[in-house]
Amino acid sequence: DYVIVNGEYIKRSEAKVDIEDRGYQFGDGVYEVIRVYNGKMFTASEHLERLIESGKKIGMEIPYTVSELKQLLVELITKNQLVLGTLYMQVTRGTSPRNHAFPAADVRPNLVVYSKEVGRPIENMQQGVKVILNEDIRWLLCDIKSLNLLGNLMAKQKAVEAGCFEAIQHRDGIVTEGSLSNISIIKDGKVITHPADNLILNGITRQKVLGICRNNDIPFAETTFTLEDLKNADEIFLSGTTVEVTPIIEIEGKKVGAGTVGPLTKKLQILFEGEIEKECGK
Ligand SMILES: Cc1ncc(COP(=O)(O)O)c(CN[C@@H]2CONC2=O)c1O
Repeated sequence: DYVIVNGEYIKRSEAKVDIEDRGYQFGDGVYEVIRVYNGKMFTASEHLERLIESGKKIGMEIPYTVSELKQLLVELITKNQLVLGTLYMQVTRGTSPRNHAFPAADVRPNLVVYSKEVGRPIENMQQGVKVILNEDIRWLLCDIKSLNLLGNLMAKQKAVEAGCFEAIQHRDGIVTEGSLSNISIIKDGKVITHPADNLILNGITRQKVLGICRNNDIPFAETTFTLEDLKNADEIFLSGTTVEVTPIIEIEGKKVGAGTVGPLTKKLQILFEGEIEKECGK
């Protein structure tokens, strides 16, 4: 397989990162995961715009336009003959002698992109998943999709050690998001999810689901909800590039509703699949 390193296509075995790459040393960079269905990227523009936005938020100018990045990614999909999978891409602040302060302006950010064959999370979407609760101890710029993922990793690890799929994070009793997904509850037919502020990542899938609600007269609100609301929800689901729309059927050992996938979540899954087919074909 090929990978992209700074605009060049090289074999995976030849891809090297300098020991003083700031992404390697400090997690000083931003990233995106883009889904590929039927050999075509899904919501590529939204992801690439967010990548550039994340760069700006950490004071890093990414030296590519959205269309230049898109061309690079399309070429990589072709070279690797990727049909169903993901593209992982990250941009770090570049290679420079270790220093907390940012490097000189002439140090160019480093871009790496590689593809992976990844099936769809069919079983999780059909059966639903179990989750734990976990205090959200992350910093207050969670809207930036940065490489600084230790808080997310430790939350996910805690879930896995508890035999669960995800950790639902909460801050002062307010539910924020998962370790790599957003979360929504459904109560009396209404979809409720945390506002897109500095306490969550404004997920592309979250935005897609809200668009589906808007276009299908499904009531929704971008408002905070509490751990109490979570426990009393009729249905709950995760959303994310790799999780799509994944129902939660159990929280800390307690069933959600009847402990099965709810009807409105099922409807959202079908409508979401329609969006995928619209953009990527069957
Ligand atoms: C903390 C966090 N919240 C929400 C999301 C969902 O956002 P999208 O709908 O834009 O994917 C992600 C995606 N995490 C990426 C997607 O898959 N793996 C990741 O690390 C995430 O890491």
